[in-house]
Amino acid sequence: MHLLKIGRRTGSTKPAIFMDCGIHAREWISPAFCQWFINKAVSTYGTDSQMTSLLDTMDIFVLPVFNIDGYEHTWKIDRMWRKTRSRRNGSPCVGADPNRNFDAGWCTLGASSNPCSDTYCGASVESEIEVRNVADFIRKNKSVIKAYLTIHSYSQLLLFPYSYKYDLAADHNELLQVAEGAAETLRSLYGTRYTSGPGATTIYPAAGGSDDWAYDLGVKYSYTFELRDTGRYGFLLPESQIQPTCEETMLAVKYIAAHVLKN
Ligand SMILES: O=C(CO)C[C@@H](Cc1ccccc1)C(=O)O
Ligand SMILES: [Zn+2]
Repeated sequence: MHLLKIGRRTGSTKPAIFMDCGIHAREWISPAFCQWFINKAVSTYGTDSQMTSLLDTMDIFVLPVFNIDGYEHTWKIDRMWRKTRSRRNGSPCVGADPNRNFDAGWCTLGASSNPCSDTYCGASVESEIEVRNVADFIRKNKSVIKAYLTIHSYSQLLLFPYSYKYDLAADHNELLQVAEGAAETLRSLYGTRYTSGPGATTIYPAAGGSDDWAYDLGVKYSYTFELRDTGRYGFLLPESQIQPTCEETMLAVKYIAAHVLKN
């Protein structure tokens, strides 16, 4: 698993944030953000006071491209591919939706058991090797991982649990308050408007999502970002919007990190 840890030496017990990008292959602005984030973090450590204190007090695990095989497929074959590229003998279609393959209400609402569906939940929980590896890593490090951020596009949403059920999360009020604060600081840069809320009612009900799974594991600050835009370009966001999208999203990530550190 191509995971990068930004922060001090190995074995540190500092509180950590786990951030992944590119779980869905066609959402190209997502890996762009993670790669931009890594460069920004390592290049402004020591000069930007916020970033310096953030990295002095927390570790950040970044997985720039969760679904590598799917991402490559969108570059070479099918720009609109979403799923993994796993093959199962006997199955007529390829891949499963990694964001339906986590052990969180698996394969119930908003997921399909049809291997040819774009929301196919997979043959079993964590059947996709990419999902199994991320879940194993977070389980192994759950004592230090205080926040889980998973980056998608598009729609300009800041989602949090639950998506697999309509019940509010135990920490709903705090998660909403932090999301709204993050969205407000994001908007302060270029005026980009985000909507915050639980996945089930803010976008649609969907079981097997990574954020719900992390939350139920005990990672309290678990958020799904849906980056720009709201549909004009969709997954084909123009290159000119990569930089501003990354800059505004950084503000939201820093806001959440600061809250995590205080709590
Ligand atoms: O890909 C999406 C577009 O990025 C929306 C996400 C919405 C979602 C977010 C969290 C948990 C379950 C679903 C999805 O369908 O998996
Ligand atoms: Zn997505």
